[in-house]
Amino acid sequence: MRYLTAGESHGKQVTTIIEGIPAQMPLVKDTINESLLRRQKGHGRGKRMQIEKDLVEITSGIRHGYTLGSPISLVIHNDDYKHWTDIMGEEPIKEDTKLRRVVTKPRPGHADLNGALKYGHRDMRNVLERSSARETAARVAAGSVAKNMLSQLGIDICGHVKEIAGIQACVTSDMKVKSKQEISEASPVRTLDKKVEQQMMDAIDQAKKDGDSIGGVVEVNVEGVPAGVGSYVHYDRKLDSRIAGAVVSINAFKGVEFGIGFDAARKNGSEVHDEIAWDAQRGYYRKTNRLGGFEGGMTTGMPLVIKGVMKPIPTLYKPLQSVDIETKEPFQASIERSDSCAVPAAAVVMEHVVAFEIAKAILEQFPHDQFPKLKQAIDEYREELRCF
Ligand SMILES: Cc1cc2nc3c(=O)[nH]c(=O)nc-3n(C[C@H](O)[C@H](O)[C@H](O)COP(=O)(O)O)c2cc1C
Ligand SMILES: C=C(O[C@@H]1CC(C(=O)O)=C[C@@H](OP(=O)(O)O)[C@H]1O)C(=O)O
Repeated sequence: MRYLTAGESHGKQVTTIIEGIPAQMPLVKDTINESLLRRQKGHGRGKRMQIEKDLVEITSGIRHGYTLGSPISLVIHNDDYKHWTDIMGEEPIKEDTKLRRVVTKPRPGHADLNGALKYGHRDMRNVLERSSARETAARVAAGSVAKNMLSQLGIDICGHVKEIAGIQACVTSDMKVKSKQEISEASPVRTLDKKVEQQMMDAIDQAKKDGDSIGGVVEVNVEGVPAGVGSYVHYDRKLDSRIAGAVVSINAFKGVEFGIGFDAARKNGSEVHDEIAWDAQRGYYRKTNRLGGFEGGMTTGMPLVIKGVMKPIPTLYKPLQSVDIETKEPFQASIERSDSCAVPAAAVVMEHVVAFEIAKAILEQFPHDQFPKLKQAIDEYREELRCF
């Protein structure tokens, strides 16, 4: 199972093609749209999210609400494209337009300068269009298909905000409560304490007022993955390492932790490792879950607890100093628009990229072309584990 994405931020659309999803799996468009709309929410987003209403168009691989086993292609149209047709069109553009809109001022923290140096682009729009996190809409669409598969296999996954600008979330995990506030709306399954949520929103507003940006920490929890998914036998089959790669591949993510994560460095082994227990109902289980559900590159059967850290958004209204690649002069340009904080949206993105990695590992372990057979194989495996 794999996927690719294509598309520029202000181009016509972003697209994803997913290959390897078994046939006969129920899948409806609304499931994907729900994921896409969640990704658009959250306090701190800029004007672009008011322009876009991300809805998926399924262009292959699904018929009458079921997967066909053929590649699934999903398209999300960029509503903003209508404002960029002269700049983003495939036809050569008039010289005067070109001169007016060429981007020569790289932003520290974004891909602009390194991308220009690597690909030889003197117009850094050719870099920023693809390096933009607009691409995460396509990744969420792909992840939503994976999430849909996992949910039908009894595996639930949910991302939520842990921390914004140093303010820690106290998360209540009442599955029924749905907050009306703007950060937890992106993570409806886990609800933030209202007071803390307000503090986070105030911090975002303050950063915006100061022309600055802020980052944070998000967490993804996965429940229902049986023990032994992934493998210890080769570096590239270790599930925790694959998840780490996928998380850090999200725009602006700089680190990942499993369970207590970096705190493990400051504790004794007896305070870190999870003791093994057994009962007839559950089979083997752990009394604690400090390692976040992974040992030896494999799942332990405990909930997976994965954190990702997002740096502050690099495009600043109060910009940092940089150098114009044409004049070589230093500049401090003002910008047109940007998010000041995208941590809530990033929690949704992380949830979906993690879902894809887990679904992929499950399909490698239980390779079935027909979804009902996959479901049966997982049920049998769970029973095997219980009786082990
Ligand atoms: C959901 C989301 C929204 C983002 N919005 C912006 C934005 O409005 N402006 C910006 O400069 N960067 C934004 N970023 C971050 C940049 O895309 C990212 O910093 C850039 O691609 C450079 O990659 P790196 O930070 O991973 O090195 C966003 C990231 C995410 C996940
Ligand atoms: C478009 C999305 O995020 C964009 C990610 C982004 C960046 O530089 O990463 C810059 C902004 O785009 P624009 O320059 O058009 O305002 C964000 O809005 C999205 O999340 O769908």
